[in-house]
Amino acid sequence: MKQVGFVGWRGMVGSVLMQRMREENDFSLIDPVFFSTSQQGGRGPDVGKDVPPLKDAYDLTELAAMDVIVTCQGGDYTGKVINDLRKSGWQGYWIDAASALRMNDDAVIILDPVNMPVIEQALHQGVKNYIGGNCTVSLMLMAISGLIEKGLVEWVNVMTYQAASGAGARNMRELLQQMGEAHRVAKELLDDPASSILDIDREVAGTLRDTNFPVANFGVPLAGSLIPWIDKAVTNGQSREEWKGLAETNKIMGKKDRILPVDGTCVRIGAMRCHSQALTMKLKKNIPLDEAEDIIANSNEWVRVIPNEREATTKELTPAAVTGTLSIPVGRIRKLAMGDEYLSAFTVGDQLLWGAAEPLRRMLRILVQH
Ligand SMILES: NC(=O)C1=CN([C@@H]2O[C@H](COP(=O)(O)OP(=O)(O)OC[C@H]3O[C@@H](n4cnc5c(N)ncnc54)[C@H](OP(=O)(O)O)[C@@H]3O)[C@@H](O)[C@H]2O)C=CC1
Ligand SMILES: N[C@@H](CC(=O)OP(=O)(O)O)C(=O)O
Repeated sequence: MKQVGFVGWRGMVGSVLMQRMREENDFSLIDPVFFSTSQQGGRGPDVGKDVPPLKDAYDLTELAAMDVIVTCQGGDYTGKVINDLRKSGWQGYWIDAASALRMNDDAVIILDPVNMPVIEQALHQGVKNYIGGNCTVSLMLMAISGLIEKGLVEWVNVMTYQAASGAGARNMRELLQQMGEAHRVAKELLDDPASSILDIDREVAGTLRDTNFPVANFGVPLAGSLIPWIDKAVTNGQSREEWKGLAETNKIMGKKDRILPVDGTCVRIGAMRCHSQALTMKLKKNIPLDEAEDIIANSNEWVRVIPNEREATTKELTPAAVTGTLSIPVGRIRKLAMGDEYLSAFTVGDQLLWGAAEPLRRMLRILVQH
């Protein structure tokens, strides 16, 4: 059995990975060894079999004993160990949730329901670094890669509605604190059916702008508001999250010559862990709507086309409906007023599952069965 080292397993992404691996009985296929940057000697997670005490995640000798290392610890950790580990002669497989190595030539971005041929070719060529994609990009491709693969898409404009979880566990907590605070200041008025809604609104707006409102992580209110900027600025007015749309999509799809333009505006909203995206696709030719729906529906086994009707859309195409599941609903599919070649769609996906942990889990399976 392959010795598999896990780093970052007790963080938010890592915990989702552990949960999914237990559900799929993956631990029965490997010899797991758990590492920590802070709790060496402590107990590892319950995975249904005995595991050694936690090892030091910075101990290169211990790391080098692994056939595969799976890390959800973050890019800083990757940066600190990967070069020295490789320099020491370690030839094992590195599976990583962080973005640090994603665009390197010696790394593949993994999303096997979409790019299994790219992964297979990389394995054949001896590539050792397999990196999970940006959550927004992975979720978009789970939804519409069928249309891209068939060469039908000229460009994609994507407007995102990204959950607090993408910013980390502390941000999820802060969102709830903000919601609680907004409710607290309005509670007395809310409890009085005769109170004026404008008075309620004034109280809420007042607390959102109050210097004591809890914004230590987001920097500004998210509850009752939104934040139309995610991550650092890059050149030409894009945020880094927006830049990843084109860069990672094309790398995942293995497109080297004819680049598919993907661009839009990434926005943080007050959802917990599901990212939603409104997509405008310029098609290369006018295909009937039902043909587009069929292609989307047949892209992979997790996609579900939601009829473009109010009842189905409001029940099934929301973060509340999708959270904690692997389902990728795609709905609001219709031609836009700009012309028959302009296709619109809306999709929702759990950014901790398909957006983070699940591609890693499946890559480990691929390696174990390789
Ligand atoms: N959040 C997201 O949506 C996504 C994140 N990623 C990547 O994954 C990385 C990790 O993200 P995320 O899981 O959100 O990070 P977390 O902050 O939840 O966990 C990271 C590490 O913090 C340490 N830690 C310290 N205190 C605690 C605690 N109380 N509970 C749990 N862990 C604790 C753990 O390391 P130790 O045991 O060594 O102390 C843990 O592995 C990111 O940096 C990013 O690169 C990728 C895709 C999406
Ligand atoms: N940036 C994403 C989350 C994330 O971790 O992305 P990446 O894996 O590309 O760093 C978000 O905020 O929703």
